[in-house]
Amino acid sequence: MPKFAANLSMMFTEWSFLDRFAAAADAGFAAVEFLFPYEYSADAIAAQLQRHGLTQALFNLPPGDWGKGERGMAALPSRLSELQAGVETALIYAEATGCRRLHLMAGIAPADDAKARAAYREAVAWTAGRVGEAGRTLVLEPINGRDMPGYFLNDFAYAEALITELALPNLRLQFDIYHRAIMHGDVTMALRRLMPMIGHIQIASVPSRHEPDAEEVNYPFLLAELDRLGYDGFVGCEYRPAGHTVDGLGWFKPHRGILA
Ligand SMILES: O=C(O)[C@@H](O)C(=O)CO
Ligand SMILES: [Mg+2]
Repeated sequence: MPKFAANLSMMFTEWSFLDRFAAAADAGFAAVEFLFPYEYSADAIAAQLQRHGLTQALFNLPPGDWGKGERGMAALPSRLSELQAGVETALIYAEATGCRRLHLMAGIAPADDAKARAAYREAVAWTAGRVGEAGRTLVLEPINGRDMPGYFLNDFAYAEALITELALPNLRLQFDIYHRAIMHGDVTMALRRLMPMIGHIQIASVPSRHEPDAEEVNYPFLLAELDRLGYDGFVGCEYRPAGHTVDGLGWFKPHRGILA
């Protein structure tokens, strides 16, 4: 049975951010993830995790100015020192929350630009090294260009090639099934082949990014496939509920209370 993490950036948004931890725990989740913790103190987040017995599965490194449309800095040649400072900030949060996985966003840059590719390679290698010193895993997530136009890491094959080439012990793939299905399809075969490099998985319906019990992807089959493949990491529920979050949790009932 997969270990599910409620994504608090998308789920339980009926509550204020710090109250979403209690709501997720009440709904039976043992783990959570979210995009960014940085508007809140590390101690405030750690306290919510502790109070509600939750494991922090994942969060993202600082992405630059999100409000101005930035989506990471790794492929932006002039932003390495800002990225490096952000990694130090993120590690403070990782330490406080006990989070083992950090996602490095690539940024908006042409995927075929040689300078962007060189910058990305350097930033990934540096960040994996620094995060590794702190005992953490770095994950890279290909994201589809309909949701995030112009995003640099828009291809699973490119992520796979880079992770293989760098061969760093703590560098892994964040396999978001929603993005994979939109970008390339062939989800099951990709999971089978890439499983040794997968560090985190996320789910949502395709194409609406709602609860994983409708539309085009057969999640009962895929979740069973994760068990068959021996996946023991987290499955992040990174979907926007179609209505009230709690009303849409019928799909989750058989999985309630699986310990993280
Ligand atoms: O899939 C996504 O959008 C997220 O996992 C993310 O980290 C960036 O938005
Ligand atoms: Mg995702």
